[in-house]
Amino acid sequence: MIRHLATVLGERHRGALRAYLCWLVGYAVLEGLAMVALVPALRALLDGDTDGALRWLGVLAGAVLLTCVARYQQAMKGFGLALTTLETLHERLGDHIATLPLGWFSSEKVGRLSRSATSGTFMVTNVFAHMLTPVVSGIITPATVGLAVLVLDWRLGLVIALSAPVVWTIHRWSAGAISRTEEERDGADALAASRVVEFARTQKTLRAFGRGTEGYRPLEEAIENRGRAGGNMLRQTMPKLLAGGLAVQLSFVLLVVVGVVLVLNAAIDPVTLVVLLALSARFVGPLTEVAGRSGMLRMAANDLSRLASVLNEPPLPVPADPKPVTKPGEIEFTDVTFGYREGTPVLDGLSLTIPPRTMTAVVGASGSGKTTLTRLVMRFFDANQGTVKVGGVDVRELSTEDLMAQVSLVMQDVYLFDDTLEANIRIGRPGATEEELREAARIAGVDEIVERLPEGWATRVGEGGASLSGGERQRVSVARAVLKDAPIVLLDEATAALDPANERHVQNALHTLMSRSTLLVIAHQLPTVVAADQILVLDGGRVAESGRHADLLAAGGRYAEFWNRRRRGSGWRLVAEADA
Ligand SMILES: Nc1ncnc2c1ncn2[C@@H]1O[C@H](COP(=O)(O)OP(=O)(O)OP(=O)(O)O)[C@@H](O)[C@H]1O
Repeated sequence: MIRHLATVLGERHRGALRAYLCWLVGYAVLEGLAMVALVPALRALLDGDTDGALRWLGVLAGAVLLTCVARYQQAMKGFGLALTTLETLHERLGDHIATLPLGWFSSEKVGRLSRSATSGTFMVTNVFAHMLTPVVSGIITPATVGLAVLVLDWRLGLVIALSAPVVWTIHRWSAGAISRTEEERDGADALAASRVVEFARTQKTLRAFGRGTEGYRPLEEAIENRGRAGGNMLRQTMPKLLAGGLAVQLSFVLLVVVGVVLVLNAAIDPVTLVVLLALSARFVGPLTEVAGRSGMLRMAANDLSRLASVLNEPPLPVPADPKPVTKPGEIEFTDVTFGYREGTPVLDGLSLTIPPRTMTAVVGASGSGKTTLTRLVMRFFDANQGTVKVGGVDVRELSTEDLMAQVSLVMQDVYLFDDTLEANIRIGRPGATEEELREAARIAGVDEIVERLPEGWATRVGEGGASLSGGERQRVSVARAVLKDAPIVLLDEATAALDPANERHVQNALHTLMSRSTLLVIAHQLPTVVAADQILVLDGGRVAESGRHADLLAAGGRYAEFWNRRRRGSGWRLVAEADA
């Protein structure tokens, strides 16, 4: 747990964590010693030795004073670390997540991450502010007292020494059960949360298929499962927690019994027994509290381990000595093999070259790897084998800034931020002038949208751009790319036929982009394919054919076959044999 606390706090705050832990342990030991100082003080008092009693009371007062100082220090340092967690953890998580390969972001991981970032952060602050102190002092203080009893009377000390492993084993047993069942409950919680979001997001589909008013089975199952996991957690952990408390109480009873037997056998005087029992009674309370609090601490430890596992996730490697771009606008794949899962390659020994300032149309059956190709150019993933070069340099040797400066991306499922239209376009190049922004908007046809909106440029587009149509969102995305003016533009054309206005704007923007950038288009529209300098037909993870439209038609291969099929049918989109 301490290792995870160190990970979550980060390198900069390791010293503060060490200082906090030292004060915490110091406080617990001092508290134990202050209790031990009671023994000679009480004995002197009961023996009528006033001088001795006063001397020991002085020692006791000094120990109590030091305990107070240590308690204050550890509490303040604990609050300090809680504040540091609140102030820095989200930032550290955000910075780290931005370096992770996109393959990490499965919906399950994202669901867990959002829970960790909210309730997990809260738990970690609680560990420092409230949880750790009673648990650490509840173990170390009784241990100090136990050692003192062992020194003062080995027989009673032996009872404590023999009880300790039993109490500890029961404690570990209950902690293990809590940890296991809490993991199970957390998984059920995460699934239920993602099902609720899915239920809300799929309302349109559910209603369109008449399922709006019926229950949504996956959500119901997830909620039932969550209830079961919660009940299981209670059933499994409560008896063990109670057993922990009982074991502590039984140890004390055993101590009393052994003490009484020793007095009856005149092996120990009654005054010593009373004093030692008074001392031993002091550790029953803290130990019982440890048993009670260990459940919460275990849950916090699980939260901590989840946060630490995100922060320990290795980032996409960045080059120690990045190389500068040598051929701006060029893309080259050499023998590239890549798959999302081991053993199922999507690209299999693929090679291609896209010269600067040319337009390349990628076509291929659904699932043939067109989008994957663009993801490797952006280095969302690294190839398993072979090299991907952008601007003449292996993407693994380019700095992230240089790579991002080379490439713009216009996707179909464009996400707009819940901000103004202007802010959404400005993301393309935050430092652009007002004129450049307006010009990019004009080329992409966004100015027409602005005229229709109630607050013009200042209109907010809603979460994900919900208040705009699909075509309008794509125009905003094109405007971003025009404004960014990167040497390479990756564009995923709309699958569905665009309405004439949108088609005109997108073609218009393509012409502008073509004159100054390399265009790699996942092409679904006929005019784009015909106008391309190079058409790449993807099949079986490779480039099956490449060339211009007329040449490929004349070659009479796969492209020509698709073309002819298209002329007979209504859609251009290439389809796999099985679908045809
Ligand atoms: N993040 C992912 N995790 C696992 N598999 C994926 C992922 N993204 C894509 N795939 C799989 O990789 C294969 C290629 O997908 P890709 O999206 O590149 O194809 P595509 O040619 O762009 O298809 P489409 O024309 O339908 O968009 C498909 O089988 C797809 O299911």
